[in-house]
Amino acid sequence: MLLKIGTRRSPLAIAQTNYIASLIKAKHPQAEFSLHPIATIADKDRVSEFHQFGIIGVFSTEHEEQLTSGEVDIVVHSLKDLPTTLRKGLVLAAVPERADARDVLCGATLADLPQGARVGTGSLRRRSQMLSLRPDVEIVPIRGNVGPRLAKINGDDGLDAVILAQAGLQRLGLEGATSELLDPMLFPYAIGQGALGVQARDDNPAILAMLKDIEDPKARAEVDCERAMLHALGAGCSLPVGASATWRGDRLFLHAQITSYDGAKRITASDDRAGGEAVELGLATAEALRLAGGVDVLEASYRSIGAHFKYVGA
Ligand SMILES: NCc1[nH]cc(CCC(=O)O)c1CC(=O)O
Repeated sequence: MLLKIGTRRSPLAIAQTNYIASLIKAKHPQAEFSLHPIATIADKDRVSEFHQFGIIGVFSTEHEEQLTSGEVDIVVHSLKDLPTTLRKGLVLAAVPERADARDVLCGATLADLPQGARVGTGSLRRRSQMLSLRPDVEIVPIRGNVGPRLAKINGDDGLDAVILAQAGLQRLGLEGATSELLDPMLFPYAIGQGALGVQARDDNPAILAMLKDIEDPKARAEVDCERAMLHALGAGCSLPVGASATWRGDRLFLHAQITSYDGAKRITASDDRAGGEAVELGLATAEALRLAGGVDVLEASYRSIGAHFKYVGA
């Protein structure tokens, strides 16, 4: 069978797509692949900060159109870039084994960042969480592919460090750049970070069965839990919500944090459930965050950047 795969053109996207093709090939040696690279909104506009796009799905909208029209059969996403609501007729068909989901600091460790250091990130969550740990640092907004972001350390912008995802560095063979892996209890990562997701149409049972063969049920439960929480908060990946679902024996443990724009306020919640109750755990934790004032912090955070986010219920 020939599988047409949609992908972005960045080195990370191509590495991820080739990796998924190799997983499928290992289970289905007769499978053949053709790659269909496209540019997403985020690729065409390299200037705006993510929250300025004002919409959810800057990395995924064109891919979903490719899938629906039949131009491609599957799309490989960094799961953290895939909105929690999928276009009608499309499903998250497989989540393979998750890589290291943690955020990392490159260029310096938290402890040896100088007073007033310049730290690069384009993510509202990373910005707020870094300020909550080190209120003295200056956050410098940066965007672009992983390689160019790393090159900004000690470059023209005078950055002392940048915050990135360990998974992305590993997939590019750049994990040597990591100075410190950040503890998810203090610096919870983006919903779905470190996991890949394969999206497909819901009307092709042969392809869906093939994709199920590369799923890792434990990774699937982790991301179902984190995504259920984000969905219940009505929030996208550009909001300052961090979470970490991990296994403790056969129970799933979720720790989540909403952080104010200046880092001064942190709303946290932790809970656990039996392994089969991933979605319930996510929903219960979202409710705990809401009751603790998390939604007010989210709305205030969005007002700080002049963007709009209003909680409308789950
Ligand atoms: N938003 C960009 C993005 N999307 C996925 C990854 C790599 C990490 C992953 O696969 O979760 C990155 C880079 C980064 O955040 O450092």
